[in-house]
Formats: sequence, structure tokens, C-alpha cells
Amino acid sequence: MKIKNYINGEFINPIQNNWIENYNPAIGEVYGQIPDSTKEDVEKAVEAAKKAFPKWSNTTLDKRSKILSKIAALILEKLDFLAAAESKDNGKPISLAAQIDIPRAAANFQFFANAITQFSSEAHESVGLNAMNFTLRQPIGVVGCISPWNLPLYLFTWKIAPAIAAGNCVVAKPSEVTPMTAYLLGEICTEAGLPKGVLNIVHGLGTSTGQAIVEHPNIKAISFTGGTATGAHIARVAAPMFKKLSLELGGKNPNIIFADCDYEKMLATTIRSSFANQGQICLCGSRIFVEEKIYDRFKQDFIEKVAALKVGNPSEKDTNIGALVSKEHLEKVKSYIDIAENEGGKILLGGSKVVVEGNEKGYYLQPTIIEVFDNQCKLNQEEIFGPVVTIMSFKTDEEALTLANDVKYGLSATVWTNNLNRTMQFSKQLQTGIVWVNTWLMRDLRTPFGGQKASGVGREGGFEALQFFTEAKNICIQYE
Ligand SMILES: NC(=O)C1=CN([C@@H]2O[C@H](COP(=O)(O)OP(=O)(O)OC[C@H]3O[C@@H](n4cnc5c(N)ncnc54)[C@H](O)[C@@H]3O)[C@@H](O)[C@H]2O)C=CC1
Ligand SMILES: O=C(O)/C=C/C=C(\O)C(=O)O
Repeated sequence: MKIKNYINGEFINPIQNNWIENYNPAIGEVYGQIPDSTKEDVEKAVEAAKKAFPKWSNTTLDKRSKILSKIAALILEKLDFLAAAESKDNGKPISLAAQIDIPRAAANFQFFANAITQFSSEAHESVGLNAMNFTLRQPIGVVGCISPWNLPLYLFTWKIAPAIAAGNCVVAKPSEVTPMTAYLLGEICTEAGLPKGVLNIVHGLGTSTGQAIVEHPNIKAISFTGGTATGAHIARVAAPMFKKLSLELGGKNPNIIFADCDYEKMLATTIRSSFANQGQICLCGSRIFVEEKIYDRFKQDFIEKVAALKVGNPSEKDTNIGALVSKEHLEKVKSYIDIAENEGGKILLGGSKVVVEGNEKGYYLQPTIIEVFDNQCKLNQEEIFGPVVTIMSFKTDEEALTLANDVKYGLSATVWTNNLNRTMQFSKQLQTGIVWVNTWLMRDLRTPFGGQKASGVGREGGFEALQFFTEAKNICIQYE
């Protein structure tokens, strides 16, 4: 199947008529083609967005909200179809796509349909000076949204929904590795009555299509989720052009387990936080630190439960772990397992590719647990982004905190404890944008979402996202 760019409400071929192959990771074969768009395609999308902006930015909040709600409803109506498409494109279990990815994409639109009706700005009276200030929050104009392959529609819509709710027009690029549901979203937006040019979706490679979006002088803000190296590159290009930037980057998140936790809940959640989506979520707790007192018990139980997970065809309902997203990514993840022993680690479970019957060319890997003894090893310092976790023991709170913070990333942390003082001390001292205590990936879309250190700049979610996608303008009026 050939997918097309969605520009000015129409599906069109790339101007140069060049195409990229699209793979189904479960079978390791090409199943379609996507546009290899160039600067000229991006230019066309920017022109459409610029043309749509005056009207869209003056469309009432009520009307914008209704269109966004309609998009949400249509996504839910087509849930099974979208989940199947996402699973085929990405390799994730269809059950995960149907329970998490697609409902969340709908929730992103519904959330910002509601949020925009509640978004307000401030007034400041300059008492004694006969002056009143009020602040406008105006849409920026044309903005760029660039998203990754791990949660394709989920993260694509997490950017687009607040951008258009706030009155901007968008030029968006999904990952070239997982373009399918972004393509299908174009159809849904048309059906929902989104005016032409408000959302333009350009497919292609990061280094050409993505780069053209970041470099375009009329794209005033960039919201990006992806790897830290790419984020740093985007910042280098965009910063001298004074673009607004929201960068949601990699993570190497600690999962800190104390002996006083609710053990069964911790164990079940730790399996999810380690291996959900084949470990390809920036929030996965890939460094597990366990208090010495329960280390042996945890090690044994964790290995036993993880060994029972089914690695298999993503379209089978009982599959827990599907295929990794691409051959290149599988090789990258495997290369970390291959250096484990040289890095002083011991592979406790997994470590090998899996051949799934009937899908022999698919990109499958066993869930892998590696015991490490030094937090400075590459396995604990670099983002692997696959079904690979390390475990290590600690003795004291101070040691656990030092281990957790001793990494360049700072996205999220999970702490398992029933001690209130410890909860508060860790919450204050962990150098991350998100701390989960006795839970993982529990999301309230109103909360600020993003990381510290090499995990990014800025926050998404709630009013933070609407603030990012608007310019604050203060008006000061003096009266007699
Ligand atoms: N959310 C996260 O934390 C994610 C982290 N990663 C990490 O990044 C590593 C590399 O994965 P990639 O697929 O290469 O991710 P990436 O960061 O290169 O890709 C993310 C998006 O950025 C685009 N992009 C790439 N280069 C660009 C450029 N110069 N200008 C504008 N857009 C550009 C891509 O086309 C894609 O849409 C992974 O192994 C993983 O460790 C990958 C995906 C998501
Ligand atoms: O917003 C969320 O709930 C999750 C976001 C996850 C990522 O940004 C990621 O894995 O890249």
C-alpha cells in the first residue's frame, strides 16, 4: 500500500515522486511505501498552514472544541481498525494497541477539546499607578510537530491536539518507521470537519523532511519527541532562529524497590514497567535497584514471572511481547546484551533473538534481565530502549538516591515504599521530571510531563502544552 502526504486537506504524492519502503516488523517484510518528502513538500505544507491560520486562529473556542471532540469520537469508532494498523506497523501486541495506544490518542483530542474551553490568562492591577495589565495568549502561527515510532498515534496526537486547540496550524511528521496511523488520522480529520490546511502531515526521513521542518523560517515552534542526540541536533538548528522548543527525549529511569513495599503489586507493575511495548517507552524503568534485604527473593520471583511472558506474533491476543520496531533497532538492542559480560554484568534471563514459527524473519527478542554490580557500566548509563533491564542491590536510602541520580538522563523515577518520610525525601531529591510512588505510568493528562538533564526541555500536558503553543502578550493600560 502507498500512503500519501496530507496537505491542505488532500492526499497527494511527494513532488519528486520518491518513496521509502515500510516494513511490517512481525514478519520482517516490506508491506508498503511512504513518501520520501523533500523541502518542497514541506514548503507546500507550510503554505497551506499559513493560509489556514487567520481563519482557524479566529475560530471560536466552542467550534474548535467540537471539532476536536469529533476527531476523538471517530478515533474510538475506528478503534479496532486503528489498533490493527498500529500493531502491523510497529510490531506491538494488538491488545496493547487496542487497550492503550488508540484510546489514549482519542483521549488526547478529547482532553484538549475540554482544556481549551478552560484555558485563561492573567490580569495584574498595578495598584496606586492607575494601570491595569492583562495578558493575551495568542496562537503562534505555523508550528512543527515531530514524533517517534514507539507510541505512534499516541505521541503524534499528544502534540497535534494542543497545537490546533490553541489556534495554530500544524506541519507534522510522524516517524518514517511507523507512518500508518498518522496517515489514517488525516482521513479522520477531514471526516470530522477540520478545515483544510489546519493539519498537514508530511512523511519522510528525519534528516531530510524533519530537518526541513526544523529549518523552515515560517515554522515558529517545534515540539519534538525522540532520541536525545536528535533532540540536541534540533536544538542546535532551531535555537539561533529563536524558535520555541519543546523536547521530550530519552530516559534511563530508576525503579527503586524497598523491602517495605507492597510486594505483589510492585512485582506485577515492575514487569510492566520493564517490558511493556517491548521496553520501547521512554518511561520504562530500565535500571532496577532493590534493597539488599529482599534482593534474592525479588531476583527469583522476577526471573520466574518474566520467563512466563509470551514472545510472539503481535496479532495473537495472548502475546505479551511483540516484535521490536525494526531490524536496525533489534541489532542496536542486541549489541548491548552482547557487551554485558565485558561490562561486568551477568545475564540472568533471555539475551537471545527469538524465532517465531511462521514469522521467522520478524524482529523478536527475549525479555532480558542482566545483573550488574556497577552503575557506571554502559548498560546502566545508556538508553537501550528495548526489552532489557538491569538489576542491582543497594543497602541504604542514600546509596539508592545516589545510584538513581548518577546518570545523564532525568525523565522519570519509580519508588516502591510505604514509608512516608522516605517518599517525601525521594520525591524532593530525585533529579527527574516525574516521580511515581507505588505505581508506574499512571497518567493524568493535566499534569506537567517531561524531563530534566538530557531528557529534555519544557513540559507537555495540560495548560503547560497550551502555554507552549501560545505567545504571551502583556497589555498595560494607564487610565486617568
Ligand atoms: N521518546 C523517546 O524517548 C524515544 C527515544 N528514542 C531513542 O532514540 C534512539 C534513536 O531512534 P530513532 O528512531 O533514530 O529516533 P529519532 O529521535 O531519530 O526519531 C524521532 C523522530 O525525529 C525525526 N528526526 C530524525 N532526525 C531528525 C532531524 N535531523 N530533524 C528533524 N527530525 C528528525 C525522525 O524522523 C522521527 O520522526 C532509539 O534507539 C532510542 O534510544 C527513539 C524514539 C523515542
Ligand atoms: O505521555 C505519556 O503518557 C507517555 C509518553 C511517552 C513517551 O513520550 C515516549 O515513550 O517517548
